[in-house]
Amino acid sequence: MTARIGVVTFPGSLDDRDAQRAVRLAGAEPVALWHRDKDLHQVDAVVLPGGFSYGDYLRCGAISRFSPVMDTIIEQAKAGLPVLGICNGFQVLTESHLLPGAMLRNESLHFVCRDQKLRVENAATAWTTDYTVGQEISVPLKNGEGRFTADARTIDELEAEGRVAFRYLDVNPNGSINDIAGITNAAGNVVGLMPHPEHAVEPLVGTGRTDGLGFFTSILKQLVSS
Ligand SMILES: NC(=O)CC[C@H](N)C(=O)O
Repeated sequence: MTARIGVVTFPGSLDDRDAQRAVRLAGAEPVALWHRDKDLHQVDAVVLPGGFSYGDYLRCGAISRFSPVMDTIIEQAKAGLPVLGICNGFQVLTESHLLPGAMLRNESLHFVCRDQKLRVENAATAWTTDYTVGQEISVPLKNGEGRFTADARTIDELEAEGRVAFRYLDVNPNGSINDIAGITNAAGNVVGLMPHPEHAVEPLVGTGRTDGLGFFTSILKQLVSS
């Protein structure tokens, strides 16, 4: 049976279609989930896409976190549902407390848009098994509020438990603590990162690199084998 991966659309989501396309290219079936809908339509995993949900008012992701769909996602993620938050989706995950920490405005106070090199630090999460630890990948990055921060104890815990999943290489584009680009929860089913793997899945576009496809093939393998 084909794995079904839900992609949530909030008002202001921008990258939901690209996320659906990445899911399809990996070989899974994308399922559109609407923010007002509590029902997840029996999907096997969920992607929270990038964008500007609720116009980034208050803080990015702060309003989306209270969407009906998030009530169900929070409950099911705690029970093991794989969830990937990309950029604005990562912001929603920290606002939802499915992942620790918070996002501040970029240190430069400017919106940053670039191809970003990353180092894979954890290849054991539900979304990263098709990578290897130490692998260097390049995917687009585009955000204004991407500076990951947390209290010292949380950072120590993330580092000690190997829960920093991705780190910025060459350039730290936003001033994130310890060059953190993405993290995972302790169980490894919830992963969030600021750069956009769904924009690097086809050789015909962008830099021609497909370094982001591994997120979607990783989850597919995990779903098929479970
Ligand atoms: N690309 C995005 O998802 C943008 C995220 C968010 N709105 C920001 O600017 O930080």
